[in-house]
Amino acid sequence: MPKIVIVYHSGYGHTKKVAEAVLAGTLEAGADAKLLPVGEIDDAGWAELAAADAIIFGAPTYMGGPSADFKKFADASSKPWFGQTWKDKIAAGFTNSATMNGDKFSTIQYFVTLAMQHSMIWVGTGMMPSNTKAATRNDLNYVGGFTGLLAQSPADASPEEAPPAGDLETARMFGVRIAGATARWKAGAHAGV
Ligand SMILES: Cc1cc2nc3c(=O)[nH]c(=O)nc-3n(C[C@H](O)[C@H](O)[C@H](O)COP(=O)(O)O)c2cc1C
Repeated sequence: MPKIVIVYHSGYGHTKKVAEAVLAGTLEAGADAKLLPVGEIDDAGWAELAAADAIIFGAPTYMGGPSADFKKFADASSKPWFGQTWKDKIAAGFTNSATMNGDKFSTIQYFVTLAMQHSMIWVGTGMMPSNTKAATRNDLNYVGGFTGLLAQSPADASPEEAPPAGDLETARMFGVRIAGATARWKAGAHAGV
């Protein structure tokens, strides 16, 4: 059973909804998964990250990048970076922001760079976007992320209202994908390939 830690920040609860949907997908796919809010990482939290087969990064996009709280966690990960102790773990990421685009991709690109600094293995959404004339806001992957999972919450919507159900379902399916990829990667690693 792959161990997955979803390490995330959410200032006002919207990104937390995405994290919970990703978690639901990983659990449904049989992973031993948990949420780890960046503000609650103690020694036990760092130990959980060290023991994980996959780490999924999540943060709202603030001012065109990951929130400062997430960046603080990323900077603190310089300790495992020194020993390259996250090397060959699966990595993936998600963000949520108010504007449909809103420079979300800068946040995802930051996660990719963070994962590469740790010599991790990046996995994207593997999901086609809903981008036809017939597409509606609640379709799967309507926000259209390939490199990472993208969700959108209108600026005046509460976490009870947003992100919308389609984005949360996309997040759940993303969790299923990451759990499956992690299980396959782990099985291959054990086989020495
Ligand atoms: C300081 C700050 C900066 C923000 N910058 C952006 C931005 O660059 N792009 C965007 O689309 N939304 C931006 N937003 C909106 C948030 O991304 C949006 O409200 C999001 O749903 C917040 O997620 P959270 O509730 O998990 O904190 C910003 C919000 C704040 C508070």
